[in-house]
Amino acid sequence: MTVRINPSILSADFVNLHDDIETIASADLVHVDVMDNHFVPNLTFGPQMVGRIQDVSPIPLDVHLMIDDPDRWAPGYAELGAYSVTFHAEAAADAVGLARRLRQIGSRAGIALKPGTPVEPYLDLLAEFDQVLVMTVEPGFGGQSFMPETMPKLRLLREAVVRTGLDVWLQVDGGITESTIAFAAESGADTFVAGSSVFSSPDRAAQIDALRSAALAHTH
Ligand SMILES: O=C(CO)[C@@H](O)[C@H](O)COP(=O)(O)O
Ligand SMILES: [Fe+2]
Repeated sequence: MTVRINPSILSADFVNLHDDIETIASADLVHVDVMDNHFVPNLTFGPQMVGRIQDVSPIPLDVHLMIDDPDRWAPGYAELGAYSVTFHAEAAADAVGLARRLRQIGSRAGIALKPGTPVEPYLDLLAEFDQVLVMTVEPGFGGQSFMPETMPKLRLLREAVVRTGLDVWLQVDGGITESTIAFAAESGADTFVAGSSVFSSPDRAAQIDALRSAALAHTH
């Protein structure tokens, strides 16, 4: 199975973002957390900043929208050229319609679930999405602890992906370290977002390698 490591620039130095993005060039995608201070109690940046990141990044963008009204705003991120655009199930009025628009524009479409959001309603809709993001912390901040109680959702998703043969990436985000990544990989994740564990490391390329090896050792 292919494993992807997506460092989250929420833990990067926003004043030296370009340099920090260069330090993670060996990763698969750069994870870009957009927060609006309404859907989550934190604020990051919007399309203007994401457009500049898109201009300079050596690797494709994995945009995670923690915003209200993604039906209105998410297509704009796809139009900027983001490789994937993931919106929250709890915020979308028409998740399937929005995913179809994102794909039509040319991005991969992702749906994200907060820790308390059940996965069952989405299991029969997997064909509509390119990735499902299982949040392993409450969205809003980096540096929180991984919530193992979210793992049953991944197991159900992996079973559904195997059963249907669909190429849907299963992503985890929050508290991913060299130890928690093993549990997430065993539970069925193949795409791992890591913020503080990458950016707090003095050697980010080595940390990306270490995460990748730990995940590979625990994938089925
Ligand atoms: O979406 C989010 C937080 O809401 C994440 O992408 C964080 O940036 C992950 O940070 P760590 O938990 O890995 O420090
Ligand atoms: Fe994120």
